[in-house]
Amino acid sequence: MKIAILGAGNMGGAIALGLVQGTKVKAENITVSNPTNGKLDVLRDFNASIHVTNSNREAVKDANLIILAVKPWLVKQVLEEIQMDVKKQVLVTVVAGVSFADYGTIIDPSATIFRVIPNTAISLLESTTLIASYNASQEQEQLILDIFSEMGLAMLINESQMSAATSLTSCGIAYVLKYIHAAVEAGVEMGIYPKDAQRMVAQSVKGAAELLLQNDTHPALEIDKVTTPGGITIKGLNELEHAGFSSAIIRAMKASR
Ligand SMILES: NC(=O)C1=CN([C@@H]2O[C@H](COP(=O)(O)OP(=O)(O)OC[C@H]3O[C@@H](n4cnc5c(N)ncnc54)[C@H](O)[C@@H]3O)[C@@H](O)[C@H]2O)C=CC1
Ligand SMILES: O=C(O)[C@@H]1CCC=N1
Repeated sequence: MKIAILGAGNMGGAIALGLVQGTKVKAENITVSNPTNGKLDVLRDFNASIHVTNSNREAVKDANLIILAVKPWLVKQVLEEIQMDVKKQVLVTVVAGVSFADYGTIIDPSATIFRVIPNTAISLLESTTLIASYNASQEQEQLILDIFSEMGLAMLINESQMSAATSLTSCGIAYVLKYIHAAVEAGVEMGIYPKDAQRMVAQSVKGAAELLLQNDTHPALEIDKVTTPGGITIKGLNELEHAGFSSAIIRAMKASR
């Protein structure tokens, strides 16, 4: 199987790095295109077997899967440029907010298309990746699931849930980082060195996530275990709620869907 990745930015580059660390695709079967060389050089430095090019047409020439990782406003231009063969090639688009119906107005509507939304942790094989399919067989769905499952948690969902789920996972990683950033600043104000504070907070976030993922428990139950009546945690929790913490998170998630 040969894969072309069009766009070597935050997403395309991270997917390329994730793919070469997996077992499903050999690095020599991956071609990444980008108009400029800097980001391509980074990929080649990571694994010299990855093919790189400045030409999208060159990248897709023998590809079975075409991963489209350009900004939304470039989708039409790039798809018209590459003239994909929809009988032989499958489109895997990571572009957020462009629907299957939209693609049907640009390429042959009989094309097999996957909308795939990872998050930036894909470069560390720790992504949450959402996958929706269009005109795909079960084998094709399984193939895409297998490829992205090597790079974290991959979930097949209905396109109708894509926007909401993108907000939780792909935008959501930024909201978690925002919490970490704020907590580190609190630590620094209280006299902890930034690097130490960052390690403390990041590991606490990882621990919280693992409690939920490994024990299949509920956040409220885990919070209850931390919270001593009359103790210090409840003071902080109540301050969060006085400041509208839960409401702010809910509003952020809904704003970015
Ligand atoms: N950054 C993120 O966390 C996520 C981004 N996405 C989607 O991924 C897509 C790409 O976003 P980013 O990687 O963040 O953007 P980016 O700006 O980091 O990367 C886009 C890349 O495309 C290249 N490019 C520009 N014109 C091109 C062309 N004509 N042909 C080929 N490559 C071209 C740019 O040089 C750049 O390297 C967007 O559509 C976004 O909605 C989806 C999920 C998460
Ligand atoms: O902010 C954005 O539009 C992209 C899509 C999901 C994450 N980043």
